[in-house]
Amino acid sequence: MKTSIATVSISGNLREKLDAIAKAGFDGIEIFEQDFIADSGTPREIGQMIRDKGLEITLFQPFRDFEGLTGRLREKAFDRARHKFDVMGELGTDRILICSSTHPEALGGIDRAADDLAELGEIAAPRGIKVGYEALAWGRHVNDHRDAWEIVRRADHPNIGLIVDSFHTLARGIDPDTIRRIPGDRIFFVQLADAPRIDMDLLYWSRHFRNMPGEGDLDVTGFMRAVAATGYDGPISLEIFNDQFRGARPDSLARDGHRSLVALMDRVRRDEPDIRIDVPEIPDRVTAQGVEFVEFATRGAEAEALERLLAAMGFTHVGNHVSKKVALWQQGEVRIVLNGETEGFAASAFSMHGTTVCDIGLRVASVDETVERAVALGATPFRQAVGPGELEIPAIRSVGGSLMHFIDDSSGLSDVWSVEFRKTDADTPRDAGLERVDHVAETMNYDEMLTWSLFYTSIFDMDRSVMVDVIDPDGVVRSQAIQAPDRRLRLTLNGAETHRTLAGGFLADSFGGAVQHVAFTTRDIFATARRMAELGFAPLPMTRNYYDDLAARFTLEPEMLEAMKAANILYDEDARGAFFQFYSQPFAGGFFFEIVQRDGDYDGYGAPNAPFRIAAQKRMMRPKDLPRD
Ligand SMILES: O=C(O)c1ccc(O)c(O)c1
Ligand SMILES: [Mg+2]
Repeated sequence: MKTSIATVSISGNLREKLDAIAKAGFDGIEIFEQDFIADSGTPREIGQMIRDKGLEITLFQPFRDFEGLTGRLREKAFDRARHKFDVMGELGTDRILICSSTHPEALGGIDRAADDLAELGEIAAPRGIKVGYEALAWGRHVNDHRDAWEIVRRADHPNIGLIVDSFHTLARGIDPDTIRRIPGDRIFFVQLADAPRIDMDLLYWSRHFRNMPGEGDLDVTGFMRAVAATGYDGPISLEIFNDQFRGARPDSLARDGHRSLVALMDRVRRDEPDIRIDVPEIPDRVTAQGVEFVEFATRGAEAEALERLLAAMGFTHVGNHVSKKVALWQQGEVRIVLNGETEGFAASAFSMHGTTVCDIGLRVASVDETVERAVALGATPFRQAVGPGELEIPAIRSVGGSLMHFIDDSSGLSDVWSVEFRKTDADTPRDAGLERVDHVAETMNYDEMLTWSLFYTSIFDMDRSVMVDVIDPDGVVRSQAIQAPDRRLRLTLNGAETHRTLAGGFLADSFGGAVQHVAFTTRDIFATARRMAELGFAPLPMTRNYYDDLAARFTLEPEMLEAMKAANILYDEDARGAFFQFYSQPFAGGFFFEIVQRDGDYDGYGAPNAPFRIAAQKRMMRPKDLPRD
């Protein structure tokens, strides 16, 4: 399979776009006319520059308002086409896209359009040019790939074919399986784009909100399965118009694009086992079995504060690393690693961010397959010299630059705790009933949320929930939960748009995306809160108004409400179950812990409580911790 991407999908000038596209591993580009016109090179020089970067020009586009015209307008349209064909010859590409006309004077008529295209085919043929016709979802007369196909069929010319674009088909709700009836050799090009489901004018939606396959809500996989069934074997190309992307970093966009295509084609190959699809075999999406450890880079006074907090939460300092300044704290299945090394990865994370989660360990079935899939999807493997007696635990870099280690039972890696750590006997065991990590919450710039969620959902078997808006007194934070089907791994991604929000302030202080809180589960949140109070834990205080409102919103036993109020426990419920949560006070620039109890099948994160939690945290944070204007 040849991968391609339209230059319109990437930010920057043409040269920056090409560098990013080539580096991400694409085979070719659709050159957008605007990008070509804006460049100072001649068509011949631009074509050469593209080839010098190892890229092929898979398509020249768009050519607009061609079919259905009469008289002078029709002659002019043919003149324009001849001019474009000349430019294509110079650039060195043989394929052009004509999108269905939106011209106010286009007459319509399937045969009229077919005749126009057949005549153009005669001009294209001697030049070796293939013309693909695409139905824009808002085309004046043609806005459905089935009509575009009928026009191409009636044009009956070897140089005239069809172009299908997942956005136009899926946005109109057209069944993509109708593509299965089109012969693959009559499809000249395939464009892919996803988009979030928004009820909006089609043109506006398409020009501003498209995103990479897997980032939106359209059934791009179903579309591509249908295309594969036709036998089409030409380039698969991304064509993404997106306002946010226009201001993003070209490298990161191109990497996301390539990752989305590899993940999509892998899905299609698995879903259509009887169709020959020319893509490399890679391991399937990884089943994450839970969080094995959370590692903090921390030193000095901050390390001592974190140790006191962990002790007050019922964690026990159970082990020390055989050769490094690394301590293991444990409770239930939760392992917290405190890394105070002055060299290596944790040390650089600490100098950049201060106390921060620098590494997350995930339990998986097979470490080798996990790393193989992640690397095939463009993730960077991480290695650091291992000391004597240490295991080499495979890791990759996560989007924000932190590490993600993988541990499985089959390769002996899960023995790391007994192999690399010596038991301490100084610390007395404590226990407050914390069992597992419920979720890990990462904070990032809003503009990077899609990159993070694509990273996780393409490597792991995880799905996105609907995005929710969290109201901070100083702005909105968007929160996107992604979770494994059995919920053994849950992540929440919080996208901040301004540094004045709690999340945004944390982001500004930590220089890039990072874990802002970790939540642990308990089966009895009241007992846990009691035990933690005995151990000296100070919860985040909630207001009396909050509990008065809870009493009005839900039917709660007065004693339970009193108990929640006394322990600063927040509450939510939905048709599936109930949710209890309380928080630590923020420390180290805004990091905090959360304790949760899920009853029944409650599957959320207490989003209705978030504004009150944030307001309380902001009240707690000393002025020096508050984000500066
Ligand atoms: O928005 C447009 O005009 C436009 C142009 C060319 C395309 O291939 C397309 O899908 C949309
Ligand atoms: Mg298109």
